[in-house]
Amino acid sequence: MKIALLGYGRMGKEIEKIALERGHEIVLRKTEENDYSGLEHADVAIDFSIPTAATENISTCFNHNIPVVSGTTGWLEHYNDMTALCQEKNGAFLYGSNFSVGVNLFFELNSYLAKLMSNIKEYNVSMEEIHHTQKLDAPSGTAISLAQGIIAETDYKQWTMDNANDNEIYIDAKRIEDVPGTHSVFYKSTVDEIEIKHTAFSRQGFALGAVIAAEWILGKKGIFTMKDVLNLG
Ligand SMILES: NC(=O)C1=CN([C@@H]2O[C@H](COP(=O)(O)OP(=O)(O)OC[C@H]3O[C@@H](n4cnc5c(N)ncnc54)[C@H](OP(=O)(O)O)[C@@H]3O)[C@@H](O)[C@H]2O)C=CC1
Ligand SMILES: O=C(O)C1=N[C@H](C(=O)O)C[C@H](O)C1
Repeated sequence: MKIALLGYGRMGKEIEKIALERGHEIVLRKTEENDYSGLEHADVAIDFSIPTAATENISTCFNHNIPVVSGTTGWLEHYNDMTALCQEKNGAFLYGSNFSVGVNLFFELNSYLAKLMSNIKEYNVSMEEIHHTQKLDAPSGTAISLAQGIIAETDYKQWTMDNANDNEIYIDAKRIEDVPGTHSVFYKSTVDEIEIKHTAFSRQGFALGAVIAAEWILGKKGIFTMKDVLNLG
């Protein structure tokens, strides 16, 4: 498979390593410095760039009829525009706030726990995410997905990074040198606390998941998530 890497930073380089090991070829390494030359040879594009570049990268792929897997976070206010364009162009698109298998299982666990908690009013939910200091967005895309999972199952209406009122989920975003990504969800009552936590040890799991998603999307049309790739129902 010929892959265009849209973004060639920490994640782009990790994805390249795994893609080459799995017998794929890289036909474009897009950064801020170069153009899209090479994209025309790609079977699939993998976008791990920056929040302000994601929509241009994704729409350029749709306009070239190339399926795109995007892991860039911090651009979700344009998600509906991108899915509309994908449909208009009869393209293929998969966005994932987190491509690791472990976090996608954690998403399921989070939804299940939220459902259990939905009628038990003694507990107050909050979240913590910790990432390296180079991260541009806060809260993390994964934290937003976790909050959305809780909102779907409970009376909580939105998330906030400020003081939370009764229908808001507080997210504490911490930045600590070299942390690849740690997410915790807390349910606290006056007598106890339940905590679920996922800790990434490196970027390897994110990168492998992205390459697997790119292999999976080849030949498909439509809008997908990692739930489809991993058959999580
Ligand atoms: N979904 C997931 O599983 C994961 C998502 N992420 C997300 O992926 C994104 C990338 O993370 P990371 O690799 O750590 O970030 P880096 O800062 O290391 O890399 C970003 C890359 O994007 C490039 N870039 C800048 N402008 C453009 C442009 N116009 N077109 C294409 N590329 C451009 C940068 O180029 P230059 O070097 O020239 O500046 C750089 O190569 C982030 O949004 C992060 O949150 C990260 C890990 C996992
Ligand atoms: O920027 C990162 O590094 C990460 N970003 C993603 C996010 O915003 O959730 C996924 C992972 O936690 C690493």
